[in-house]
Amino acid sequence: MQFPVFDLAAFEASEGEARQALARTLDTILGETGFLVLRGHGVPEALTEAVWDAAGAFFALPPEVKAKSAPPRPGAPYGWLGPNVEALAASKGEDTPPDLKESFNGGPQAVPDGMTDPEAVASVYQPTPWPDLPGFRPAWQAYYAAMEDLANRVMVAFAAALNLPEDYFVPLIDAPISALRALQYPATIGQPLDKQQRAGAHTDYGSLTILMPQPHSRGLEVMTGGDWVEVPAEPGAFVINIGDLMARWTADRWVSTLHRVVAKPDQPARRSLAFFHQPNWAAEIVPLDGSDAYPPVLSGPYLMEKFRATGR
Ligand SMILES: O=C(O)CCC(=O)C(=O)O
Ligand SMILES: [Fe+2]
Repeated sequence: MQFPVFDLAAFEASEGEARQALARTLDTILGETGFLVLRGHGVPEALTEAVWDAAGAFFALPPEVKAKSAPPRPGAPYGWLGPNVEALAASKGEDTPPDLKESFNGGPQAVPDGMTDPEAVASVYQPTPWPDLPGFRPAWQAYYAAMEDLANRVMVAFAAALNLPEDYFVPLIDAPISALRALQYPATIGQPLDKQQRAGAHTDYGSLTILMPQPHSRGLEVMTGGDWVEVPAEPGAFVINIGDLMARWTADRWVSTLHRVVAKPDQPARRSLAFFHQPNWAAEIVPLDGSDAYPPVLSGPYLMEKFRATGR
């Protein structure tokens, strides 16, 4: 299969019929594959390179140093998660050995004025435990801000693809509770355990994921048309996919596609940056087609329920 590609700059520059045609293409891709390679995103390469290098420097630190930025209590959402702690397949009820990875996770950069919901304050609005590594925090925050911006632009294209007013999502995503995750998959030495992957098969939870896989790296696969299909890691492009919340929001017009990062014997290390976009804590998610396919849920509590289900 030819992996789907969407050029955001071309969409943004288009008008009239041409714009409608590109919106229809996007609708078809998200209905069939739920994943695409995003070109024309305009994110400066220097921002990506800076956070990429910062993440590399962090993961190269000794574990006892990284542990200083571990989540301050079990279940706290941000900070360093070391090897052997997460098995994403558990979110699909599969019992597997832990994923062969470690990660650093960061949340929203500020708490919105008037945000007092105790569940939100105790979870998504917890501070990020920054590592004591020069340059890490500014590089991370600049990239995080660029991802928020890009997500807003992608959501405009999503609105067009759903035949909604193009600014439809704006009030629902103006205080998003997104998370950025740097992932480090160490080189595999010898054979992984039975059913062990770098990231076990799962679907993402939120509205939209913006992934920067290591250029030319292998192993990210999506389940589409009954087969595992490899996602190309094209230098300078992002991979985007929708998550369970967006599938629900569209009453399953779009698919939240199962994906994994496979572990094979004797692979080189691999790194990626995954930005999980999530609407405002209190955004009400009601089927956009006016149907009653799903009862309304709130974005934040919905995400917390997903975390609880996997014991995070
Ligand atoms: O590292 C990757 O390429 C994908 C990781 C992923 O799917 C996830 O963490 O949700
Ligand atoms: Fe994922």
